[in-house]
Amino acid sequence: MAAILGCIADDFTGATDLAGLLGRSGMRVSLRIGVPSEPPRDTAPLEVIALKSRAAPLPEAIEQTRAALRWLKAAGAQRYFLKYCSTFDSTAGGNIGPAAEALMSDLGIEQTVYCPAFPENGRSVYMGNLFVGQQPLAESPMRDHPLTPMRDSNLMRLLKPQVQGAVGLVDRITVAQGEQAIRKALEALATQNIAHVVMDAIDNADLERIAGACRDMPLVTGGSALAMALPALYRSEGLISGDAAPPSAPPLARATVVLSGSCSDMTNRQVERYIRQGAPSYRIDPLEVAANGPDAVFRWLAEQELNKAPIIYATAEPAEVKHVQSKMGAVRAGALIEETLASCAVAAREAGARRFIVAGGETSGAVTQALGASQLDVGAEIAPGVPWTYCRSARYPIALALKSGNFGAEGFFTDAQTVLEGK
Ligand SMILES: Nc1ncnc2c1ncn2[C@@H]1O[C@H](COP(=O)(O)OP(=O)(O)O)[C@@H](O)[C@H]1O
Ligand SMILES: O=C(O)[C@@H](O)C(=O)COP(=O)(O)O
Repeated sequence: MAAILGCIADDFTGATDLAGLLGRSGMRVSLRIGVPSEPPRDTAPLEVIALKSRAAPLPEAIEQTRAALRWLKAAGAQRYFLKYCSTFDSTAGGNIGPAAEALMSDLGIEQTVYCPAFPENGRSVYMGNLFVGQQPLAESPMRDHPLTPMRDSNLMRLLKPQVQGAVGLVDRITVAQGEQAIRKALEALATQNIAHVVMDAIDNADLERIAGACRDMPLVTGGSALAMALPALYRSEGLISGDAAPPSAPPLARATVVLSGSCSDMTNRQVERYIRQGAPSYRIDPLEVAANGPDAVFRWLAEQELNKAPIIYATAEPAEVKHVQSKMGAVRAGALIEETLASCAVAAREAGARRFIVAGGETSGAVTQALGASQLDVGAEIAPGVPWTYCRSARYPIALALKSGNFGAEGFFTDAQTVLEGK
């Protein structure tokens, strides 16, 4: 079946989040890792391409985004969705606005919308300001993110320096009035040449109204919760029909490894809890690895019983991250840790691991690419926005849980194992 909705996600945890939420519709979702080198075949109505473009240098991010669009067009997609983080993560240069503008130019359109709200995970947008739970974004732990520290909560201010076109807002008062009011507001903004429109949303009903109003826009941008509302609209229009049986996990040995490169507040708590529960653990010290190489961690891993699901982590509190970054630079530290965890994943697979639980978007990108995955099936949801995924195309069948830094409960690493075992 030809693709209907073509989605481009700027990181891997974001892509599995999106694929999982789209999959709730019961329609078939296909998740590709990177832009496939082959022309489209065996396409699903809902296609997602996972990129590692969020923190990439701008020209590379744009190149990847455009290539993804070309592939999705060839797959038959009629509408497109650009997925970024529900906390609008972007570097100081910012890749979200330029990626959206590149897609708009390639699609020949003058306006798109931006809505990162993800109410189930506590992200809401009000008067253009993004909240994480009760805190404005810039007062939340996201202010200390190692690669994309978010120091402003206002989406219009964040977007403005990233784009050439003008930025506007459709606020909650209008959104609450329904689809027609939203459409009218967008038309009024279009007459003022407002190309980039931030949309307020505080709950899923708001997102459904926005999705309804924007259903004919060639390009919509936002978080996974906005995209979640689209399949039902396509079904009601007769663009998609039928249900897909949820893919089941391939038979997998129990051997598991947990790899954590996220330094988010929630991941810090999850790692601490997992270690307190008795999991075998190894802490990567980035300065030590920079000085002496990664052999010590590989030696430790080789001695582990993988049925005990050991954890290797670089996860650290903000003060420790700052200390490391002051010695070796944020980009170099991030890349070194991602490389080390990716090599650990490959070593663990060679030692028999078939289940990989990974915390962190950039980290997940590095690990998934190193494992050679090219397409993932989306399986059971462990927590909102975090499904298990199954890779049948790698050298061995494996299961991967790619956890966004901020998602999941404190017991996530054991929750993931319980869900996979169907307990
Ligand atoms: N101790 C540390 N010091 C400096 N950087 C770190 C440390 N631990 C992890 N990192 C880097 O921080 C970044 C975290 O990003 P990511 O994996 O996307 O996590 P999240 O999902 O929380 O955003 C990665 O590039 C990772 O390599
Ligand atoms: O929208 C979200 O919050 C997630 O899907 C996401 O993008 C995850 O990014 P990381 O927190 O960097 O893993």
